[in-house]
Amino acid sequence: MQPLSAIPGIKVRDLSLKFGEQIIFDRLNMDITGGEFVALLGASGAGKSSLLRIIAGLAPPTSGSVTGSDNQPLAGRIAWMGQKDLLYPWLSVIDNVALGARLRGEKVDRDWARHLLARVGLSREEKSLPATLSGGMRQRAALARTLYERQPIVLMDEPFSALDAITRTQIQTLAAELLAQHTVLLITHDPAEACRLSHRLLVLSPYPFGIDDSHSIAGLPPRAPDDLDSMRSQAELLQRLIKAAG
Ligand SMILES: Nc1ncnc2c1ncn2[C@@H]1O[C@H](COP(=O)(O)OP(=O)(O)OP(=O)(O)O)[C@@H](O)[C@H]1O
Repeated sequence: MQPLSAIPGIKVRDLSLKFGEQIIFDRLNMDITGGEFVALLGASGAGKSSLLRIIAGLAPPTSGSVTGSDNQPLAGRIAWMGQKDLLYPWLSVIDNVALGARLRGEKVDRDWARHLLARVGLSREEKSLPATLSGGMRQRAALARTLYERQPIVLMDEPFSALDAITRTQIQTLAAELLAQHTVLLITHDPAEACRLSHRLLVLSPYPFGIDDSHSIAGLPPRAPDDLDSMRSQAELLQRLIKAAG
């Protein structure tokens, strides 16, 4: 296990995004420490996905910078997991897990892919096609594909939002365990998910308000679904989100 200090964090400085006359955010600053699991919440349209896409290098900001906490570029150090599993229907589960290697023309590390499939409980489905899997199993395959990349930073855009409550709780537990040695930024609309999984919460409000990092949660993640501190934090967070939405 590597020391947390060896895992890069994320440093956002004076980040602005405008679409024409519309200001999405203006001069945002935030720091995520290496090895931290941080949830990003906020009203619909506040700019969460745009912020994540900029951090991932998938879209340019209008101005400002995003680097690792070591001041080095983040390119090549990020893995992504979105709401849609984006599994290729014609590829087996194991070939989907190793999709990044296939797309890059690299030799597939089948032992690593099998190890990850075992970790997410899909060893028996290795040769199955995605259409034969349940929604929860598909997201577990997508989680294995994200981990296959061996990147220290993982950006997640509502990856579990389409799942039923029980499946979601199970995959949250799994994600917390498997992502423990990573820096994670997770967009979620679910206060319970945010409070279960995160060291820290960030709430993004529409311009001109920006990021609020003043909401704290007691204890360390992953918190049990019935953890009393976590439930109290959820209730407070929900009130705060309702207020922030206006
Ligand atoms: N490529 C684009 N061109 C123009 N406007 C855009 C573009 N991408 C996003 N926007 C606008 O930027 C704003 C923020 O969108 P974004 O998807 O980042 O918000 P969000 O907080 O992730 O919302 P949600 O929670 O509903 O997913 C919205 O008003 C959206 O319409």
